[in-house]
Amino acid sequence: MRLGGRVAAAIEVLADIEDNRRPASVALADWGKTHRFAGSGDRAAIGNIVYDALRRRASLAFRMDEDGPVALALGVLAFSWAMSTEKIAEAFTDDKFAPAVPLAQLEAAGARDLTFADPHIEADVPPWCGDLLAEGFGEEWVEEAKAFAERPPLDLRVNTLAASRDKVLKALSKSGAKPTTIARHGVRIKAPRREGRLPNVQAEPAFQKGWFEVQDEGSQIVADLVFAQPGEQVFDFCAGAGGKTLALAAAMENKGQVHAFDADKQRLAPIFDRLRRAGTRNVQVHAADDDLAPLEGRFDRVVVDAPCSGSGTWRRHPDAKWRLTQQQLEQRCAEQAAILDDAVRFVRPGGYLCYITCSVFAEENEAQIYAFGDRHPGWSLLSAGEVWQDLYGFNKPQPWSADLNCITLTPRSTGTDGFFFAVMQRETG
Ligand SMILES: C[S@@+](CC[C@H](N)C(=O)[O-])C[C@H]1O[C@@H](n2cnc3c(N)ncnc32)[C@H](O)[C@@H]1O
Repeated sequence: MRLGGRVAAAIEVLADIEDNRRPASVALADWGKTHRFAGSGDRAAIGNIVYDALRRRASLAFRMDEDGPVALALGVLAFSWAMSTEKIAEAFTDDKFAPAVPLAQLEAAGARDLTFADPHIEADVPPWCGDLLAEGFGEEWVEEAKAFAERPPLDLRVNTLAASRDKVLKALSKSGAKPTTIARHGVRIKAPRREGRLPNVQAEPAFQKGWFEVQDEGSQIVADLVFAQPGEQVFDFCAGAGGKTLALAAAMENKGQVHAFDADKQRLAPIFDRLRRAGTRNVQVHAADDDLAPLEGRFDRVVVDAPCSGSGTWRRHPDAKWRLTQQQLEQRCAEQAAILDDAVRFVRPGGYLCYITCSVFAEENEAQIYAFGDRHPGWSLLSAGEVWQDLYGFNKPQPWSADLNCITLTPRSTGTDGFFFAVMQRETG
């Protein structure tokens, strides 16, 4: 397919997402099933146009003075991919599948100045999220939000139980893999430009051998900040598919014990294969119907990687940014408080409770931690910033911290997805 056909396909998918309120990944997969002739390069390029359109939906609509799928897809070429109107027209010439090029609309769009738009439009976030972001980032909230509209890289965590970072870098040298800036065992493959696609690293023999996992650098860092030591007892209380569990088990060098629990069996299901491939020998998995009472008071560290709005992952799931509602956010906040209150019983006296979200909203982060402190007087909030300095020093990019205790990672500050981390200690008495 030429660019014009790919744009036409992206327009179809964007219309499907909008008209049928479907997640982008589902709409793209369905398009693929009904257009078997399209190769993997075509699918990747169509996906790029769709996701880039969703990342900048508000600012593209402002510039194009229209928010329909055609305007958004052409807006991607003009503004996200910086193609001139002439270049677009040239690329579409003699392509019978290409949409018409609205020359006047594109010219007018180029002259429209985003700095005159409402801040949430420049920031590319729903209007109601502006105040939430300003709470955490002050005057810098628009710049912080804009970084969530960029394409994310592909990050991998080297499984130190099976390989070294050098070994993985060598195995993936053709993919342009480089060491991550902050995470100690991370490898990064830069986001491709325009129609380019990321390599399918999971098809590599090195992946099959368990040498690495796909995991955003931010997720690697917050797992590292848990500071799990070999020989300890650690409880991953919201384990999901095990992203953090695997990182914790590797940090503990297979010594001691990680217990992984999730209230949802379906989400937990992939963990078994992943543990096997990674060669972990110190993980016990618990499902919802297991009796957890024998585990109470036993753990050095309990990790609550709580369900959240996912605002920190908007680069990867830009459709979720526009679907999120205030009501859903309130529901997540209530769940977070309930999970924290439930998790305390597993921490031994003197042990630690680590709270993680992949959100950048203070309501789900600092506010949860301070409210937890009010409900549980026998706990003290420690400085995660100090753990950061111990692990990474002062010369690396620094995360946000409103109170020098809790920390927030963002695409703009740390070059990662957005993550929040706080650690509290239970009194010994
Ligand atoms: C952010 S995800 C976890 C991601 C996972 N830790 C990882 O690194 O891949 C949050 C998880 O919390 C789980 N969850 C929701 N309510 C829970 C509860 N009451 N107790 C334990 N887990 C819960 C969800 O099923 C979901 O898998």
